[in-house]
Amino acid sequence: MASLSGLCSSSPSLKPKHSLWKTTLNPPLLKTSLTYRTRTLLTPTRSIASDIPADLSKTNDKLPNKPKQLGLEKDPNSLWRRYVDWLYQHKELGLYLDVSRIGFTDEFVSEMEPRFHKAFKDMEELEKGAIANPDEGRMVGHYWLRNSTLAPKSFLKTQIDKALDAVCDFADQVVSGKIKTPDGGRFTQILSVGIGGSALGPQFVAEALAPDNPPLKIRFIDNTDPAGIDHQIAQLGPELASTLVIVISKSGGTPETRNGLLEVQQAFREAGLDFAKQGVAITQENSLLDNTARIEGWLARFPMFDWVGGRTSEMSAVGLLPAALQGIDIREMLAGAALMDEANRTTVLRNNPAALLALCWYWASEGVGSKDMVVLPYKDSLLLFSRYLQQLVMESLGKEFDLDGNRVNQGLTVYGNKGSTDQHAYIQQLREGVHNFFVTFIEVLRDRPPGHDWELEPGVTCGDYLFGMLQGTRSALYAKDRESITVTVQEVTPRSVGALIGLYERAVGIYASLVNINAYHQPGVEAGKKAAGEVLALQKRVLAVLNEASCKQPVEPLTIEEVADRCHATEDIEMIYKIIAHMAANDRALIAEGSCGSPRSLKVFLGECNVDELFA
Ligand SMILES: O=P(O)(O)OC[C@H]1O[C@H](O)[C@H](O)[C@@H](O)[C@@H]1O
Repeated sequence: MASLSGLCSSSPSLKPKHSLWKTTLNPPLLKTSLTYRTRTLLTPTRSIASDIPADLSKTNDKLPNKPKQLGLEKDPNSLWRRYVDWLYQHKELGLYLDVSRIGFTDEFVSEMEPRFHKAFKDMEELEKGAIANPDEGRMVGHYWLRNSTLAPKSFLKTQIDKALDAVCDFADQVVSGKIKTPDGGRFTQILSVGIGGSALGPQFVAEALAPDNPPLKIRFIDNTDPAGIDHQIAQLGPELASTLVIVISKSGGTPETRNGLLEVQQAFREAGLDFAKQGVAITQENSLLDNTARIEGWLARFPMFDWVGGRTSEMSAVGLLPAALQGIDIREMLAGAALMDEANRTTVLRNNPAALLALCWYWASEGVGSKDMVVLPYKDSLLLFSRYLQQLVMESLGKEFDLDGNRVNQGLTVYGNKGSTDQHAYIQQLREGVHNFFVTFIEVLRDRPPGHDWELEPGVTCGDYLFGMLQGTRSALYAKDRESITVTVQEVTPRSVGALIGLYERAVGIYASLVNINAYHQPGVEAGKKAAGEVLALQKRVLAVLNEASCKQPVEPLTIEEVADRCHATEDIEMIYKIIAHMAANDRALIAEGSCGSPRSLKVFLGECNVDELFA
């Protein structure tokens, strides 16, 4: 494996290096002419009127009418022509996109042209620094991360370049041993503490690209589950002393991440370790986390920018630092994304892979999310791609209102794990059950590194089975009019992973324009955070009421009704019961009478009286 310095060579250019694949790329099967002929291969008709929820009716007239789909083209010769006509190839990346098994018609494509024209314009303005996130008054700049010359201001370019160099330099020093653990050894582990976009990208990339023996092995705390946190710390054991803890939070205030940090710091105290000497923060400048890390003198701090959303932050320090510490070539990741970005700047729909994806999504889900997107990578290392896409797609597209204030309840549901494994779980329903999905296959042509392959039986390798399962499933689904897209890469490398990330980031952005929504905010998540805060506030009141009753002589066990009454929250009685049941299950409230199964029978008190609390 190249030394890390090679991975983060100081050359600022992201100019793609000569690709080894150029000579071996394009096996005959995939060599195709790129000429397209427009002809109507299909005569499907498909009505969307019946599928659209009533409250969409007022915006319905803005959606192009799609012909009712009578059944997809099944003639092999016609299908082959469609396959060849619509096959997209990115030569440099060795990436292909097959949209032939999505039944859109030429008429539909023509009808959509004006929307795509607007979408391409929107994307051009976005990259020039427009306020593409109007609800939060922010620019949207994740594309600048892999080509800082695009940044609309020189100071932004400087910020991006400096952050990237800092990531490379720090990772180089840690991996080479120049930056040592407090006891003078090498760091061997990474414990990443973060959630949502501050975890899903790093988790996807680690699963996809981490070498078998990385310089530092990564594990994640991505939730506020105490047992899950204990498990990760227990697995570290004595290696906690050589663990770099990277705390990632753009806002710097996400409760789950803050709790993870406090729990880890407690573990460090119990182990007699100085957390600050092993702590790294990745957050916005002057956030609570940034100020904490600065004041406590943590080992390092890296910036997140307000114009990079959590779900599109993999190409920022959020994703690049963990990846570099694992020995992953982050320059190649950036190069792959940059090449894909460049390809997606064409306004010729058929030559724009992200636009082709958006076209398929719109056709398949009727522009209203009427069908789910099942993501099926036929490669173990891409297992977490669907989880990553769940946030990228659903947090971007799942919106109540469009940009004109119409209630649209938009979205596109994503699920899936990997093939062929999932064939033994739910493909039965996909083929014969409710037809509420379309599939995206992710095909990886290289089965295993050269020189490692062998035949399980004459002429057949293990990888042939995987290939056959993918193709067989695609055919079997299509035979039942189940549509699918296939994205093909040569192998799973930093460059192809970077390209996949860039492809879907752009497809989401283009699709959002097609359906006229803001893809870059997440108001719904704030509502959940607020509600969680209200539960905790109620819990504090319940504890205070129970404490007062428990400090009496004799102790006064209370019923749920009495607790609700004394909290002046009788309308929250069910939540109060749940809070008490949770406390009882954790030995923090004692049941004097009754049982949790009969809420009205319950009488509870606290095991001990906290006199200080009485007068708090
Ligand atoms: O990185 P943070 O500020 O901690 O946010 C972590 C996550 O929080 C929320 O769930 C947002 O909706 C996500 O977009 C974000 O990735």
